[in-house]
Amino acid sequence: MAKGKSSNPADAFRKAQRAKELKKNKEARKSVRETQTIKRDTRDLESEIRSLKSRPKLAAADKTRLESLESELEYVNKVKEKYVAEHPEARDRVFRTHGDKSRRLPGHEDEDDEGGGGGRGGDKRLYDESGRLRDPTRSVYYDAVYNPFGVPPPGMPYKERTPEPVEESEEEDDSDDDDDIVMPEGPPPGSSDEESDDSDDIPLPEGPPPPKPPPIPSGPSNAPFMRPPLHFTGPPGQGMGMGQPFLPFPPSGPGFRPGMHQPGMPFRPPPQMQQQPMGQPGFRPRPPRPPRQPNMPHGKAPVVQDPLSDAPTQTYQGYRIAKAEGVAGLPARPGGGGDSAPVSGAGSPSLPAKPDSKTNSPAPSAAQIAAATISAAPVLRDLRKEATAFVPRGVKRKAAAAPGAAAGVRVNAAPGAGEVDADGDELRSKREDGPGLLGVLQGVFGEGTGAGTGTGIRQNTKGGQLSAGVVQESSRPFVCSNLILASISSPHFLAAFFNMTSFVFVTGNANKLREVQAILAAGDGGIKVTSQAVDVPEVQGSTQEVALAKCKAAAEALGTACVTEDTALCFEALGGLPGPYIKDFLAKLGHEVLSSNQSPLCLVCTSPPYIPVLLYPSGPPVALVMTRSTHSQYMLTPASLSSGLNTLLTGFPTTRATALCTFAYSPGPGSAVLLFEGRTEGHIVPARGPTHFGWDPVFAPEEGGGKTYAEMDGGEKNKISHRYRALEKLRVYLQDKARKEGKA
Ligand SMILES: O=P(O)(O)OP(=O)(O)OP(=O)(O)OC[C@H]1O[C@@H](n2cnc3c(O)ncnc32)[C@H](O)[C@@H]1O
Ligand SMILES: [Mg+2]
Repeated sequence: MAKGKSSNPADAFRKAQRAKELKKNKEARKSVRETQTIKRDTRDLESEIRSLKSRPKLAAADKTRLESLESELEYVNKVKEKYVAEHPEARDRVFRTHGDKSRRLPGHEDEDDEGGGGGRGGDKRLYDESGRLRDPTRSVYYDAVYNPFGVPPPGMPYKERTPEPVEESEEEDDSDDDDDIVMPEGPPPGSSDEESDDSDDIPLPEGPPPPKPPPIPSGPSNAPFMRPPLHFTGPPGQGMGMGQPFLPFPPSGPGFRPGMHQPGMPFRPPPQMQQQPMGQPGFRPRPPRPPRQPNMPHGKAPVVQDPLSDAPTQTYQGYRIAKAEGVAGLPARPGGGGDSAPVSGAGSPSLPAKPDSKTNSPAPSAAQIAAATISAAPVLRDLRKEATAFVPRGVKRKAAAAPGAAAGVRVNAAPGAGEVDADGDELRSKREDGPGLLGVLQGVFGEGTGAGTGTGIRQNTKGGQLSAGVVQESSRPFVCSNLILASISSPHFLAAFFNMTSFVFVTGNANKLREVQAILAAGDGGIKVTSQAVDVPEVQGSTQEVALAKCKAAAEALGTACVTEDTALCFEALGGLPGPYIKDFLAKLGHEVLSSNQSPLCLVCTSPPYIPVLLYPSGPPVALVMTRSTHSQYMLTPASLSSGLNTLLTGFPTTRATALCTFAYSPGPGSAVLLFEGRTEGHIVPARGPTHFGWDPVFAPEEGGGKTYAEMDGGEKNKISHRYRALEKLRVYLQDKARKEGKA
């Protein structure tokens, strides 16, 4: 194996191919260089040489410059001579400078011109020595718009500008050291040897033949409309080379229409261009709008608006409105009636429907459509009405026929949890647990015989509320008529009343009393409590204001020291409300609850409005309504719950609430009242557990492990309750006070 030769035949083949390619590229570049040299106008070169030579003395730099110019001219002439020897007919065009007069064909000697003044008179400004139009861009007077033919002004000699040395610079840097750069293949213009070498080329798919150059126009009669040749594009005799007069392509652009230019015919500018006053100052020719494509179906706008189009940009909405009005210039609606008839939105989903032709009302104008405002007013829903509206008629009739039932159907989500009176309010008295205040007081004082007639306590049946009262020794009624009066003649009571470790608890709430007693009994203070019901007006205001006013009034009413208590339930989402007014809220709203030990049957109506109904084994049906549990969630809720205390917070972001207990202690009438507060934080939840004490079923304290107050037994609640916390403060205070007074 020879040294340096690759053993791999594929490598060897690739190398050979590359060498061939390099050679071909080198030849191609050489050919291009020669072509450019042949095209080169040496007049400037010669004039510079002449001017340098005419100087009496030359500087060193000028000498060097003169030498380089002469050698350059010699090289150019050599290349030209060589070419002319092969193509004698091209002599005139190759040597077209006055300096080359000697090399011109006979008969052309007198056509030399320097400024276009002589020879052919005025025409010499436009035509060169061979009779063809000059390159107007060479004229110093040339202007693409105002003077496209480079004609000198009257009385001025024709002058050409110095050509730009573009080609020279390109040639200079085209040295042989870039042989390694693989040039894209392609025959140089007019290189004939390429055709013979095509066996090495990668076969390419056949394409259309290059366009043939159009024939030479006959005579200069068409010259004013011809664009004169700017450059030769190849060696003479090859395609569009020097041997063939160059006929320029018609100008491409928006004004040109394919088919306007006939092969063989000189290009004529479109009529608009011909009519334009070219010399008018300030005039700028504007490219005409492109004509409609013949194959584009009539009435169809292009899908994408041409970004170069001078048509104003149009929005889709604008297009639709214009279309509705049948604006001229926009494509007509296919199949539409008249051109200018407004098009209704019958076929368009986003436009208003076409008005009935019978009504003769005019179709809305585009402006009306654009200005139309679509608004949606909020709809207030009567959930109770909705919930009861669908109740099957049979059920309604049955409920109406039931003895003692209300005329209308009442929806109770807690059937069986308690009796409901004629107004639909639950009779809570039936569900009182334990002995209650009545039992406690009766245990202490014995059962009374009647209001205002003696000692003892009995239950007031009005509203099921337990009340107790105090009657003085004189048996004069102390408070209003709805209270059951109790005698204070009992020695136990009197003993307790004057014992400082006991206090009179003024309340009408048996549950409160029971809890207070239980809490105090569990403590080690041995504080005894007795209760009194005093009907005092409860003022409006903060919990403190309410508590202070109530205790003050009670003390004045009793004429002695006393303790009152107020409970508030404050919803965080409602800024603390209902707060001290919770009693009224609870009375009005309730907190009806589904009984957890009953399995309802859920029915859904098969006809609108498809409201599901829960049927309990006992009790009336309960409708489920859609309620919003948070800002974004909806849930099915028993209809009656929608008016419960716990549903007040439906739709609010938080269910946090505080149970606040305020004990107020008054040492006696006219004395300052002291407040003792206790709080328990928790959440308002759907009611769970027994419903015997206020809002216990809907309040789940945070420390309750998820249970509601109602679900806890008494001991559990009293360890964490708001009441316990407030009472502890009161107890500590009273015991301290007793100690101090005992010491004193
Ligand atoms: O005679 P008073 O002591 O005023 O008793 P009241 O029942 O009117 O009591 P409030 O004025 O303090 O009203 C508070 C409401 O809150 C209820 N309530 C009080 N403490 C409660 C607790 O611990 N758990 C549940 N509900 C309670 C009570 O039934 C009332 O409806
Ligand atoms: Mg009260």
